[in-house]
Amino acid sequence: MNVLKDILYKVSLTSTIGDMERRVSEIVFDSRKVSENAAFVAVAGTQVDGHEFIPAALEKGAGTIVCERLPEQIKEGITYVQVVNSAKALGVMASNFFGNPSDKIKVVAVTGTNGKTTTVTLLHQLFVRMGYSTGLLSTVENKINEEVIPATHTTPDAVSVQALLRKMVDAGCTHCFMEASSHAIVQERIAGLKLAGAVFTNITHDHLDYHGTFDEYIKAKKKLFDDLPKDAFALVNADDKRAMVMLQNCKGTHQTFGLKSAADFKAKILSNTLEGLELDINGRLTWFRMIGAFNAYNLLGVLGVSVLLGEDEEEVLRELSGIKGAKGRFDRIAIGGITAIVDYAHTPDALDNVLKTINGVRTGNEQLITVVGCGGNRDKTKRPTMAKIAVTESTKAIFTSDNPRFEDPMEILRDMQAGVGPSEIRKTLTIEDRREAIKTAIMLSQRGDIILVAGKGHEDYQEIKGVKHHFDDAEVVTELLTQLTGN
Ligand SMILES: CC(=O)N[C@H]1[C@@H](OP(=O)(O)OP(=O)(O)OC[C@H]2O[C@@H](n3ccc(=O)[nH]c3=O)[C@H](O)[C@@H]2O)O[C@H](CO)[C@@H](O)[C@@H]1O[C@H](C)C(=O)N[C@@H](C)C(=O)N[C@H](CCC(=O)O)C(=O)O
Ligand SMILES: Nc1ncnc2c1ncn2[C@@H]1O[C@H](COP(=O)(O)OP(=O)(O)OP(=O)(O)O)[C@@H](O)[C@H]1O
Ligand SMILES: N[C@H](CCC[C@H](N)C(=O)O)C(=O)O
Ligand SMILES: [Mg+2]
Repeated sequence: MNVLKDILYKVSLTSTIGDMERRVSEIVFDSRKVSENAAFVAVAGTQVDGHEFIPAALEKGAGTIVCERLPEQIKEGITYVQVVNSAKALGVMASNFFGNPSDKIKVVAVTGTNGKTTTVTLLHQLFVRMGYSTGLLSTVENKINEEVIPATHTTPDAVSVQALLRKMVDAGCTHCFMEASSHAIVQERIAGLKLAGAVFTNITHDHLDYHGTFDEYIKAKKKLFDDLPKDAFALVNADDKRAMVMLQNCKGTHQTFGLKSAADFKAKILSNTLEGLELDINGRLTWFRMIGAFNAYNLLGVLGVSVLLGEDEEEVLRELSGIKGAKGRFDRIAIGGITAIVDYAHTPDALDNVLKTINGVRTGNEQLITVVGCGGNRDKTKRPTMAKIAVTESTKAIFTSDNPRFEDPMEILRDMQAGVGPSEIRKTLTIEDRREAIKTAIMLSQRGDIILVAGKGHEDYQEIKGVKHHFDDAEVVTELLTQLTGN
């Protein structure tokens, strides 16, 4: 669909100037990427206001300008469309432009502080195994069946979301499982998307740098459920304090999962070891390769979504029991008698869960050494909390760098150290260089010990001052363990 008036279907307009029948080559929100006859949508951002770049977009050949405030100078031959909310208009326009792909594929969005990637990855693997052509939009990667399309964000921008869904529909996909980050919800990256269902995993401390307060962060997640249509399902984790808040104004079908509270999808943990989980689900005892109680929640979420999409519970459990999960989530590397675990835990709750899971399966006096850092230019308030958790739950904690971005790495490390009391500081080491930190953890270990390398999971870079340097925890751990243990 590329006639402007069709692209504007269902967009809340304030006024228009110029030819509404004109053809639009593409929809762009970055003036630097404008091509001839593009429609440039001016969006106010966190750094700059896209309205400032209207002249630059015209210079590059934009034929249509979509904005919340019309510029003082109106140029002859250009169509101006004034809208109530540009970010929202961008999503709706992109959906129209790509032929409303979400009308033709069942899209399920997963939100929550932790567990989004794990949940959507399990769903994608499960539905592929069950014979469906399936799409995935996640932090680690985007996928159309087994074809990988690299991901730059947890949730892509509004135009990319629709373009990717179009590709999925063209490839015959019937389902798409996607993460909806709180940034994406607030920034309307999923506006215009018709969802078959939405899932809430949990909400704990993160991203206060962006949302300001925890209440605002809750509101961001809640918006996903407030905007759901009547025919969609809303599946929430009943054991999370905020589950009912999510459902409060939700028109969709309310569904719950949980281990403790009464829930539509409920399970009991029978055993939880480093080999996997055994769950009792409605009397069906099922073994899974996922580790930790938190993964019991993720598995229940996956089961709930599948059943709500019409799948047979027994078949789902059978297939799900053979699936491993997402890259960088509790990846175990055992070499020379030492077990290292690479995990993406980068929030206090995730770190606490992973460490408690490891402590729950520790058998004797083996040491647990945790290597952890906190991201630069991200929520500073989680730094002391994460450090405190690492020290409390481990034999020794080594604080190191994790994407310092534009901050001084030593400043970040000082913020972490501030969370550790004088009596515990002797249990810590601070080694800025991540490779050296991992090396030290290995040198301090003996046979039987466990090392947790937290925070980066699947990431294969260390981001310093705008440059991504190759760094892969699993790679470094494997190399150093092999070298230092002589295996
Ligand atoms: C803080 C944040 O979320 N920023 C996102 C936001 O950019 P922004 O609001 O800062 O944009 P801006 O630089 O102020 O520019 C405003 C507008 O002017 C336009 N512009 C700008 C310059 C110019 O020359 N011409 C021009 O037209 C820009 O294209 C933009 O439309 O919109 C951009 C387009 O969608 C995103 O790429 C960008 O993600 C940045 C890179 C980012 O790091 N985001 C992270 C925090 C993020 O989104 N994370 C979540 C996951 C969080 C989680 O794990 O839970 C994610 O979904 O990935
Ligand atoms: N349901 C859960 N509850 C709490 N912690 C979890 C849960 N699932 C996973 N985790 C922990 O959180 C980490 C991140 O998990 P995952 O990547 O699935 O979350 P995410 O919500 O996609 O995170 P992000 O917002 O950064 O993309 C995991 O490595 C694990 O440590
Ligand atoms: N999606 C999260 C990822 C954090 C991962 C961690 N390695 C870091 O860089 O802080 C964010 O952008 O805040
Ligand atoms: Mg994710």
